[in-house]
This record gives sequence, C-alpha cells and structure tokens, in this order.
Amino acid sequence: MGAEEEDNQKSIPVLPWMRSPIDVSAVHECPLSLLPCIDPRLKVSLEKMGISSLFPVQLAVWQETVGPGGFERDLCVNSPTGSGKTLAYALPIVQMLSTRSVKCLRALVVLPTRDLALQVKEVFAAIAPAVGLSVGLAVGQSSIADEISELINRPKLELGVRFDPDDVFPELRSSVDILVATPGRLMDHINNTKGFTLEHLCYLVVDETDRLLREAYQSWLPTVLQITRPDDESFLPCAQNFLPSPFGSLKTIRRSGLERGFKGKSYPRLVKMVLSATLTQDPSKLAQLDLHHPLFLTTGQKRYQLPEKLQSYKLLCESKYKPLYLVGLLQSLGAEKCLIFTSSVESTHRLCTLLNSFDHLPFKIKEYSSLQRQSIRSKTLKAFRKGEIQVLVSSDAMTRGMDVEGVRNVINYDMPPYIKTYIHRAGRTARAGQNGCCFTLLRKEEVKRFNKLLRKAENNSCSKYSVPSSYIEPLHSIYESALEKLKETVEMETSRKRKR
Ligand SMILES: Nc1ncnc2c1ncn2[C@@H]1O[C@H](COP(=O)(O)OP(=O)(O)OP(=O)(O)O)[C@@H](O)[C@H]1O
Repeated sequence: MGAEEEDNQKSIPVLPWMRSPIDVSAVHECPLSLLPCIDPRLKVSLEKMGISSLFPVQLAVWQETVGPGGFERDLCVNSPTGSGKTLAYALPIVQMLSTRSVKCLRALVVLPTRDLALQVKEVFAAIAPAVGLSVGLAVGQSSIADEISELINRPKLELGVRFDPDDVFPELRSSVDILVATPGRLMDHINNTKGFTLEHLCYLVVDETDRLLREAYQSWLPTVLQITRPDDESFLPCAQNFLPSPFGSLKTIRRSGLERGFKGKSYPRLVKMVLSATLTQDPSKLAQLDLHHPLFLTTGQKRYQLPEKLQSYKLLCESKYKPLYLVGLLQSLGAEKCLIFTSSVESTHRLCTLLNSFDHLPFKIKEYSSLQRQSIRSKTLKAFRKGEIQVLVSSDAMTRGMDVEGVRNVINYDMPPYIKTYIHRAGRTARAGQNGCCFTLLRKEEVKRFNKLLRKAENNSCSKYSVPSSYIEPLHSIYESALEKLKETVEMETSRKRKR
C-alpha cells in the first residue's frame, strides 16, 4: 500500500500506544534560559542562530530525552510542517554526545533526498562544533572517494610506507560523530567503505518517516537494524558500553536482557526517533522500525494538522484559462517568493516554459524537478534561497521538508490528490509561526473533492479567492502569443532530443 493510499483507507487499526499520545499543543514554548540541563555552549550556538526559545515540539522531545524521560523510549513524532522537528531531534542528540570522550559514529540521521540531507546537516553543523562534535554527510554530493576521506580517519603513514587497501586497519576510525545520509549512499558505505561502522551507533533518526519507509533502497532499514542488533548475550554480559580491546580498537557491547523494566531489549540499545508531519499509522509499516516501547507525540486531535498561521484559498477557474489565472494571481501577489506545484515533472517543465513565454513578467521563474540533474536542482534552490529567483515551479520533489526562508505563497496549480500532498506542499510556507498563504486552482468539478480532502486536517478553513479582472483582461492577447512560443519551444526540444 502506498503512503498516500493510506489516506483513503477507511479503518486502519491504530496501534494501542498511538491511542494515548502526548499532545504537543498543550506544551508551551520555553525560553532557553529556563531549559533544564542545556550545555551553555549549545545555548550560545542557538542564540547565534537567532533562537531564544524552544518550540513546543522541541521542548516535548527534550523532556523525553535529556529531561526526565531519559531516552528510555523510542519516539514517534507527528508534528506540523515548519514546527521545528529538525532541532527537536538534533539538540538532544548533540547534548547527549557532548560528553563523549572517543570519536566514533554515534548518531545517524536518514533523509529521503540529498537537498533535505544538506539542510539537516546545516542545522547540526550550527550546534555540534560548539561541543567538539563533527558532522558528516553521505549523500553522493561529492565522489565516493572524497566522501570516504571526509568520513574516515586514515592513520598517517611513515614516509616511504605505502597504504595497502586490503590490510585491516584497526586504527581506521570515524572522523564524524554524527552522520546525515540518504539511503543509497549509506548503503554504499555500509557495503564498501573500509572502517565505516555502525557498531557504536546510539541514535537513529528516520526523518520524513512515511516517505522513507517507502524507500526500500537495498533494504537500508533492515540492514541498519541488523547491524545494530544486540550481541550474543553470553558474550561479556557485564561489559560496559565501550571497552578498549587489547589492540586498542573499540567495541560496543549491546547486550540483551533487563533494561529499566523493559524485558528483552538490548542495552545500550539503539534509540530511535521517527518524525513526520504526516506520520504513518499503518502497523505493518511501523513494525519495520522495530520500535522499543514507543511514545507517540502528536499535535491536536486530528491526525493531520495544517500550520496555525496558514491561510488556505481556492480559486475557481476554467481549465483552458488556468495559466491566465495563474499569471493574474502571481501579479496580484507581487514579487514575494512563491512556489507553484504541479502534478508531474512533465507539467512542471511545460508550465515553467509557458510562464517564461509571457512577455514582461516582473519575476524570475525557474523549474525544480526530478527530471533535472541534481547539480542544476541544487543551483536553482540556492538562487531561490538567495531571492535571485522569485517563482519556483516544482513537482512534488520539493514538497517534503524543504525550508526556504521568505516563501509567503504556495500555489497548487494542480489540485493535490491527497491531504498528505496538500500538507507537505502548503507547509513550505507559514513555517516557524510565520504567516503564509496557500492557493489552489480548481475546476468546478474538483471543488467537492477538494473540500472533502481538506476536511481531513485541522485548521482547514479555506476561503474563495478571486483575481481582480483588471489583472486577467489584459492578459488574453499575451496568452495567445505565449502559447505560440510554447509550441515552438516544445518542437525545438523534441527535435533536439531526437538528434541526441
Ligand atoms: N526554536 C526555534 N525558534 C525560532 N525558529 C526556529 C526554532 N526551531 C526551528 N526554527 C526554524 O523553523 C523553521 C522550520 O523548522 P524545521 O525545518 O525543523 O521544521 P519541520 O517541522 O522539520 O518542518 P517539515 O515537516 O516541513 O520538515 C526553520 O527555518 C528553523 O530554522
């Protein structure tokens, strides 16, 4: 069953532990000065980031990890887009590792896309160095050799002594304490990189969980869980966490047995945190995570929440004049950063080409889709962040997790098929308590389905929006010539492709 199809499932049985969640909406923001146990160095880093208090979800997770909860349970966090989930897991992990004395890979964060992983790495990189921790990235942004040299610390050899790659080097150590990775590159390192080990892993974060559980790439999740399973109970049952071996390398003993009242779990066990704005409730999917006495943190009563300060609007239009209404809407919104979502990579390309065929539009418009090479996508995203591009036309590659400052408006050019899609698209605005608007262009016959879809979420009020006719009327003739140009461009592209 696809994750989105889950939307349509009338009665998925909800797991017992999901029926009594902690409601994050009852938690208040907490000024850093009142946050118990925080390392003062981390406080300074947070202040440098412009953060003076923790958001509710961040405080709730802090309580269950560094606070009284003491990381005893695995955490499942369902919290709206833009509510600060990244720092909710990054801060406790960095705080816990701040007292570590030996560098080895202790925390792994897995994300579905490279751009998202880069974004999360930036958050860790803003706080971890203050307490002497290093953060690495395994996403395939650089060559595998470069990535290995960033992640693995090779011993310096004496002059004249050559490095033999087939030798087992007990001295090969991780250069990083925390690794942010996409599943593909993670598996490359697990399978092929000498010295790369998850043996000492203490924390596993699966961000955008519902999306990642669909990503079965080389069975990355079962592999990670297998590697981090308890060692044979009979082996050194009283061993401490980290024992120096006679050869100087380190071994983490995960032993089974009693652990603070929870039978049959390993200690030190791998703590898992899974998060999403649309966390799956499907028991068979959650079972893949092998969660330990999970604690469910969610916001509000309904399963899906839209950000509090999001304003949703629907805009009725005739299908053949949709691009015209879009241009009118863009003009009425002004030059603020705007994201337009379409239903497929092909329509993203077509719509972006058409918009660029309109003469004299006062915005720079680019496309961002999985049809493009990663390097082009990253460049576009960078320019959009900087404000050099004002309008980004995107397929759903952009919907999840991306945090771009200053996006005030999101436009669904094509109606999202599922509430989850709406939540992730709309969630690119109204982040971190800011205002934001989401407009959905609808044909008359789509209205009923759209209303039904929105009813599945909290904060779902949606007013009608009309673009003033003064914006639309003058566009008719320009639209005709834009269509002509689009036709020419498409023909040119097709013949170029054929030649290739
Ligand atoms: N305590 C805080 N104070 C001020 N801003 C914050 C705080 N925590 C996070 N932010 C900002 O809020 C924005 C959203 O955070 P983040 O990307 O972690 O949200 P998210 O919940 O993961 O959203 P999504 O579900 O879309 O991935 C970011 O720009 C981040 O810098």
